[in-house]
Amino acid sequence: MALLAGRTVLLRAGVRLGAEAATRGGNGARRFASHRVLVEPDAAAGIATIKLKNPPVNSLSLEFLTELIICLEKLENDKTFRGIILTSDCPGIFSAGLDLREMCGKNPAHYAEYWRAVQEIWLKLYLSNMVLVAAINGASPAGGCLMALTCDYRVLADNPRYRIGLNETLLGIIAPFWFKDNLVNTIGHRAADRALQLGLLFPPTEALQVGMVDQVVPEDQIHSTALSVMSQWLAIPDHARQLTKSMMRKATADHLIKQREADIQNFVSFISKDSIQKSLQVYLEKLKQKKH
Ligand SMILES: CCCCC/C=C\C/C=C\CCC/C=C/C(=O)SCCNC(=O)CCNC(=O)[C@H](O)C(C)(C)COP(=O)(O)OP(=O)(O)OC[C@H]1O[C@@H](n2cnc3c(N)ncnc32)[C@H](O)[C@@H]1OP(=O)(O)O
Repeated sequence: MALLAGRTVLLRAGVRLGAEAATRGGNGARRFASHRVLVEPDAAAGIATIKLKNPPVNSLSLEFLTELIICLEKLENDKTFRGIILTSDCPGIFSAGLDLREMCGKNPAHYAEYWRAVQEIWLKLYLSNMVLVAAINGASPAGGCLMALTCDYRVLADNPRYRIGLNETLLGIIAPFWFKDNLVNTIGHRAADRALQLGLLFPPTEALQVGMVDQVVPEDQIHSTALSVMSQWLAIPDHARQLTKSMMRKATADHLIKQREADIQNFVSFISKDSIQKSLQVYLEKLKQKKH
């Protein structure tokens, strides 16, 4: 059933899918992988585990986003799968969020193309018909947090270094309205107001308290917990769960869908400002110097 899916992917022509491969796994399910997105299917259970693999920090570059979008489309259209576990293959990092290099020193056409891909991944994840469980096994700032927020359930590994939140203001930038909407829907208006203004990154105990995640478990139990949560969600008849999900999320998604082009223009003019470029460059430089 495709109640929510079926929108067109608008992406740059000619983006390579790298070494994409489709083979049959031991249980007969198709196993497909690209350079940076590993998919481990369990056809019998109807679950695919997506492992993000864009080292060192799973930053969401245009190519990585494109591979992820294509992968999600394939899974959405494959009736074998009813649920996705979203996790990382990079030790200690779920995702560092949007790739700062895509937003620095490029031209307006590039910024527009990049932002369209960011919108698309959010819409694909947020409106998926499948059950999405995030198994957050690492740090998850900004765009990394946003991906987790699109999921139906979030399990975070219990490690104080694995902080999660929308920290955009710390970079001198602003979380767009649809990031904000997704956060408000998750933790409520007051907590989101404070978290967004201060750019808070919550360690696990606080993330659980504020409702940013649903469960915190020891790191070695993250996958088994995600599987057990998934089986609970998959016990609900698909049509009832999907219609309910649509009812809960449609207005938030429509808010962006209705003004997608204007949102792209806003992003391009905001990110092109000299002062914003300067802030991002300083932030990137600080990240690089941290090691030395
Ligand atoms: C009213 C008008 C409104 C208009 C509004 C319109 C639009 C809104 C405008 C903009 C919205 C933009 C929304 C942005 C969302 C984002 O996601 S921005 C990205 C935010 N991410 C971060 O702040 C995370 C930064 N990274 C870290 O904190 C750490 O790297 C870490 C993830 C905790 C991992 O730490 P560690 O393991 O120690 O690794 P390193 O720090 O050493 O990093 C390794 C290398 O990776 C590079 N890197 C890290 N993060 C990024 C990134 N996000 N993008 C690109 N590259 C990244 C880092 O520089 C290191 O590189 P080198 O090895 O030194 O080359």
